[in-house]
Amino acid sequence: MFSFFKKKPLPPAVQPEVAAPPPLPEPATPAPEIAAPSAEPAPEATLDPALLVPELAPRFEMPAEKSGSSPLGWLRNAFGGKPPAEPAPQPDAAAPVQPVPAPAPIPTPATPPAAAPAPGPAPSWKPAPEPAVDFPAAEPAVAPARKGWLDKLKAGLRKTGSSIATVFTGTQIDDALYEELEDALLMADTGVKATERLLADLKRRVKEHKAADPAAVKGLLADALTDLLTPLQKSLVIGQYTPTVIMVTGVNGAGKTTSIGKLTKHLATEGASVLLAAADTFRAAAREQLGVWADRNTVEIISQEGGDPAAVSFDAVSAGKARGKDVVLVDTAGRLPTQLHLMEELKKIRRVVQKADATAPHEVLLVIDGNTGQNALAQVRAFDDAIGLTGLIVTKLDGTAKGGVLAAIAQERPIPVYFIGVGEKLEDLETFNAREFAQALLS
Ligand SMILES: Nc1nc2c(ncn2[C@@H]2O[C@H](COP(=O)(O)OP(=O)(O)OP(=O)(O)O)[C@@H](O)[C@H]2O)c(=O)[nH]1
Repeated sequence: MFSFFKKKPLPPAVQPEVAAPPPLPEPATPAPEIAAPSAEPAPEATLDPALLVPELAPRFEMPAEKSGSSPLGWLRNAFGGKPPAEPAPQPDAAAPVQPVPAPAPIPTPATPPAAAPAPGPAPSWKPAPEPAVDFPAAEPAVAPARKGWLDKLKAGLRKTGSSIATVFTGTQIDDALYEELEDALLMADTGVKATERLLADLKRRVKEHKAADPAAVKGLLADALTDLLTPLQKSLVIGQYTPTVIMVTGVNGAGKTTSIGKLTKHLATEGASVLLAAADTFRAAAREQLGVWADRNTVEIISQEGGDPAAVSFDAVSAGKARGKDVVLVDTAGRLPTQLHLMEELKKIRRVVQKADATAPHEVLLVIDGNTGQNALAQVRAFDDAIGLTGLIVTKLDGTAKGGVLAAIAQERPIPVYFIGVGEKLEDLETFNAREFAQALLS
């Protein structure tokens, strides 16, 4: 049901000279357990075209050969184009890991024809100019599933939005209105700089449009907020690398494992083969929690009791490469940015993952709890400075009065927000859209 995929055309099949990874120096730990999925393979998922909303769907880069008559055909094919009777790939003999047993037949939807990714630095969060293909316009205006999500988003943001919305219940556009609005934005944890910017932008728009009543000003605020938030709106790219290695970080309890579980489900539903790495080797409950998501989604998981999280990550990426997985999701232990030794550990995981795949990690995501407001912004800064973030997942926006923090992030550190969460259920994680968010906040 997700519409976040953004497939890049695969690079020409030029085999890059990626040297076999050198032996991993650090960990001398026992081989991680590699659990094959326990359930029967799920039938191939089909996408409901009604769930994609043209105006909200990301712009796709669509390989010409996949742009068939169905707007979704290319997406389904993207993970389904492998010859069906291909033998299970053997583990990469050159990889300096414990031999990975040949996987049991798993519901691995096929990957695109094996084209090797171009070597190079991990992509940065700064949006690269990309040729876009407009989504065909013959879709319903607002699909029911997205409508349901919008209602949920509105309900979730009510606490943040209600104090802002009450500013516009009067009849006058005067200094008192702007002062009240300033207070409301600051209370919503929008931060001083973003608040100042929004107010200046709003006053300019009011003048320009000769707005005469507060209701019109509210509409113009939604426009100003949309503009401010737009740099955060970006699609997660899956398919440019095989596997796409995604490292997930954050403070304790931010919602990392839950978000990984939801994401796994959505990826699996879209036909991507996923491998999970339980790189939180300290907390047994964290491994178990991830294991439950792996079982539920019939995907493989690599985990290890105790030992080195970097070793687990290395093994997972090596296995992901050997098995032709589409995505490897690395779940790391929660940590505070002030715990310097744990931040060093994250850097090490990153380095070691790069040894397994010179182009990885392709995404380094920070999960932040929207309830923590300005503290979330501090986390973004600290994790970005330490490990270089490429994207964010903002959870728990349901019931928070601090949803304005996204504006603060857009102002101070505009790292793409790939997903936002407004609840604990599977369907409560969705792609971020600037206009939707601004409208939900001010509805
Ligand atoms: N209300 C709400 N709860 C959420 C959301 N996302 C996650 N949670 C809940 O937050 C709690 C913590 O989630 P986890 O996924 O365990 O967090 P974590 O970051 O992996 O935690 P550690 O492994 O301890 O660092 C769980 O009870 C989740 O159900 C959300 O969007 N809204």
